[in-house]
Amino acid sequence: MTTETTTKDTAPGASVPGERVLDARGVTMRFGGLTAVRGVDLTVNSGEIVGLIGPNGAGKTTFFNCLTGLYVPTEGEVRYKGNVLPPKSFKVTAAGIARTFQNIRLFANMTVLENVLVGRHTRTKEGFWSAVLRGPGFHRAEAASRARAMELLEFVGLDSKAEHLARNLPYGEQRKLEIARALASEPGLLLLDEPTAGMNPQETRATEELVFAIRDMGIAVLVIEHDMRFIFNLCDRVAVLVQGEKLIEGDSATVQGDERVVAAYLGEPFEGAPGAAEAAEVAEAEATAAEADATASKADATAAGATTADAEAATADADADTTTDAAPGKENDR
Ligand SMILES: Nc1ncnc2c1ncn2[C@@H]1O[C@H](COP(=O)(O)OP(=O)(O)OP(=O)(O)O)[C@@H](O)[C@H]1O
Repeated sequence: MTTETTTKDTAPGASVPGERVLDARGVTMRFGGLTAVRGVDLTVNSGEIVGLIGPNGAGKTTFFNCLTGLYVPTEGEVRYKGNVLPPKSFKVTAAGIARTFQNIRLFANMTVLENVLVGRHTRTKEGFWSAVLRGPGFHRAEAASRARAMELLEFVGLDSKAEHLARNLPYGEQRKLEIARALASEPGLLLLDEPTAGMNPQETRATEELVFAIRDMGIAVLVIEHDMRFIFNLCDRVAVLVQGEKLIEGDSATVQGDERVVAAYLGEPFEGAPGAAEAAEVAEAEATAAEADATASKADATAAGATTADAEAATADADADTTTDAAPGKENDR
């Protein structure tokens, strides 16, 4: 295991200020006929907190999965600190990208401390025999690792619960533990997938402070979140995904003030919206079909009208005939 110790001021994975940490270009992910992410470019620099927002199903988590090696993008390239990322999640973690998940993924029956120690395995340098023989090197490394894990638990405010089982933590603390575990891999970039989901306003506010503190340690952050207040308070830049495409990217004020973003969230069509060309084609085809239907119905109605008129004329003729025929009868009656 690594024996490096750190202060809480600078994380071991910290990057040079302003360094381009993440560079995703033209990332496309298709599932059969469905294009979940289409040609997305996104960069994150050291010292930045970048937000990724978009309506449900916009492709945000799929994009995260492409960044972390869970999915191999159908097209495009993802670089971390200039190097193309290997398409395996443990290698991506080892390279320096850590993440949390939308649905909490902790080891429920392990203690809080053990969960963080698991997060340190990518930084473990001790081999199999060292672990089996448990020599002095192993014990030193293990002690250093536990010390670092406790430091991270203190950082997120869970040090007093180190020996609790993860499953006994309240929901908000489980989310914090996930963050501590992600930090245990000493990342340079942390990806947070809906870190405040299910939290009350106080917990959300505390998470905001925590993310600022992580950024201040030199770790860049990319965060997906539906809580707009959280995002716009927190982020230096925000990118908006709509139907798998990046609609706009900018600072909070720019994104908040863009009426296309509001329209996308409300599900209203707007000019140039991702998928709008296809939607317009469908609408046009539907309109043409509806028009053709209407014309056909009119023709039917006209034909039906003619038939009725014919029938009426025939009835009138028949009546006339009956009258004519009856006349003799009347005569006969007389
Ligand atoms: N493994 C998969 N196989 C097939 N389709 C998928 C898969 N993963 C995601 N999708 C589809 O891709 C689209 C984008 O989904 P994704 O979960 O990335 O959206 P999201 O923006 O994260 O949504 P939410 O905000 O609801 O979490 C959706 O239509 C989804 O059904």
